[in-house]
Amino acid sequence: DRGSVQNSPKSYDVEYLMPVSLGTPAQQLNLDLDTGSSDFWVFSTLLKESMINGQTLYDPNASTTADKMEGYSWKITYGDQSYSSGDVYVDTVTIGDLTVSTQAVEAAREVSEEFTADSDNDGLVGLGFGIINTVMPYKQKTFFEKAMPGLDSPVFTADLKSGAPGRYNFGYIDDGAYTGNITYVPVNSSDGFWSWVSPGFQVGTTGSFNSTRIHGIADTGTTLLLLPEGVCEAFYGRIASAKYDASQGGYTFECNDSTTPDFYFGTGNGQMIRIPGSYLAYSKIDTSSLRCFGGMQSDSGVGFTIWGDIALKAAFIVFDQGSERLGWAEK
Ligand SMILES: O[C@H]1CN[C@@H](c2nc(-c3ccc(C(F)(F)F)cc3)no2)C1
Repeated sequence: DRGSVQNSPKSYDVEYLMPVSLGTPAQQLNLDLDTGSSDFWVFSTLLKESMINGQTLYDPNASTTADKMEGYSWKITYGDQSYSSGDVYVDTVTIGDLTVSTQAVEAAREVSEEFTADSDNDGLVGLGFGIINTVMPYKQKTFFEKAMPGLDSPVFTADLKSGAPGRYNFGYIDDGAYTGNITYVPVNSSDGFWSWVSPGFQVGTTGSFNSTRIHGIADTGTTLLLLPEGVCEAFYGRIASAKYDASQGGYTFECNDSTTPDFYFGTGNGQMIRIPGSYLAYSKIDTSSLRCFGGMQSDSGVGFTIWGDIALKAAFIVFDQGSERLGWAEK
């Protein structure tokens, strides 16, 4: 079995949403695929009105295939301290022609103000590893873990694009979606994340390769690229107008600064993925400004590197849960 679904970026590629069908008859919601968490949760009719702001709601009572998991609950907090919580139902879920008939669907009773404000986002599909699922008293499997046994191959792939729709595929690798070879690197899933080690980085085409092991996670749900302080300093040190601006909470530079280099990160076997300098001018710090907030920021608040969308949209990535490895390719 296999599946394929288009993902669409919101403005500034802040997050990528995909259509998902839940229940019988099908209820279609737009969900955020997040490889950095492992809960499948949705805005639902259980929410208080004050927490809803245009989102599409999953109504388990309108689904003939929904069964409430009595006595089960969930509560999750994300890196930005946003959170959600609620009850759990089993129901059928289809993503891009791939159906899981008994998916644990976490129906929200409460969401934090950040989720209420994000009116396009109807919930998250966590495709990390199930050991960090928050459902109590017994954690539940992710959509991919439920689908995996029936798939042609135990992999899903992410093809995110800059300012354009991309695609998530389940159960197969589309050899037309990338160029060159796929370089596989081992994953340590013990923390529930797609954790891997990059051998180093290079700033610009002329810079030398800096061999320094960078431990981090591949996280489709994080917008930016969060790297060790020293790497940020090496990159921004090459941009004439760049500075760390405490009032903005990060590095900023003039959006059109022609000294902005590309950024390369090593994956393995000598392969490097090139992030165009243009991706690193993330967004204007305010409409009248000529300065941009950097797409690369320090990971000092996190404790490990997060390869978020700024990096992922420069590559074709294979999340190989069958062999616990990540595959990286240029495109
Ligand atoms: O926790 C880590 C796991 N992956 C990262 C992630 N963060 C979110 C998120 C999405 C939407 C919102 C909100 F709508 F603005 F509230 C907040 C956070 N989704 O994945 C961070």
